[in-house]
Amino acid sequence: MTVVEATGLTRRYGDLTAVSEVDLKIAPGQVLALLGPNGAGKTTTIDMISGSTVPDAGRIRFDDVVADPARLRRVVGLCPQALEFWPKLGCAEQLVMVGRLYGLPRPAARLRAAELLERLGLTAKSSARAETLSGGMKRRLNLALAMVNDPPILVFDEPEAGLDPQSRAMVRELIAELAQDHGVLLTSHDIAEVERVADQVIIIDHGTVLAEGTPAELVSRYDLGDEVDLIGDPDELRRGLDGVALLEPLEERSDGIRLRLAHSGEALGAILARLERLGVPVTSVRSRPANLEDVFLTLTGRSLRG
Ligand SMILES: Nc1ncnc2c1ncn2[C@@H]1O[C@H](COP(=O)(O)OP(=O)(O)OP(=O)(O)O)[C@@H](O)[C@H]1O
Repeated sequence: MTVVEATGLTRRYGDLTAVSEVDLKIAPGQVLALLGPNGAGKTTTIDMISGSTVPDAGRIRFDDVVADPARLRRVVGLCPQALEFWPKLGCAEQLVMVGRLYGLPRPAARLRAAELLERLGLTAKSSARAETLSGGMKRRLNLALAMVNDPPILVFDEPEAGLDPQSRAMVRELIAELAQDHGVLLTSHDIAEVERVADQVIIIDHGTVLAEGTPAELVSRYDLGDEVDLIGDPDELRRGLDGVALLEPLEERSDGIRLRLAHSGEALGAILARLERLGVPVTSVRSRPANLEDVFLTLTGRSLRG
């Protein structure tokens, strides 16, 4: 099994511990997502896993054998957040060059370059210099460069950042396809997307793992109840709910109030009955079960969206 397993990963920058005692495992057929606010330590973790940063403590094994950064750079393909390519070189030209660096004979490197360009919708740009590509195409070239030697593990640092919808769809499809027989580690600011694609999620902040599990496990573990919008006059609703025990303080909105309720069905019924008794009109009710974003917000106190 081509598995990467890290234990106790730690990295310090001067007095700052950017990553502290992180354990993780990336196995073929799985997407592991690293979620965290800005500065949480995601990129530092990814850089250690892919052999571009050396940990101060901890161990990374590949196939049960301790792997040094040089070994990791061969078996883990990193697609970094920042665009990294040769702006003056043609797309195919640089993919062939990287293939040659990995030891592929020229015909095989050419074939691989053509295959990757096709897969990423860049065939028409094969001979175009990288600097002449659109932003979305540059990102896709970045992805292709990470995949030249077909490493068993692929790491994508915010692969969708700054992409237009068409490129985003292409990247999503590519990652889903790759995840069938590769191990994939990714970071993203789109929690809804992570909830959709990730098999495992690690929530990290201040360099420390706060929680880990499948998206469904995390959502059920924290038992955050349902988010309920009562539409009506916010002042009257607030008065009507005065003294009722809720999971969170009420959030006043222009068209009503938002609250969080455990065991929504029963609790909501009781609240609506109370409001009716008090003569507080409720125009409509919208209810949404807790999701991964709610868990993230609860654990980190921060939203990932701007
Ligand atoms: N080369 C470096 N020198 C000093 N401090 C660094 C260096 N790289 C990262 N840091 C610090 O380490 C911490 C973790 O940074 P990191 O880039 O890993 O976070 P991140 O979760 O990837 O953030 P973002 O979502 O903003 O990319 C931050 O406080 C950052 O300022």
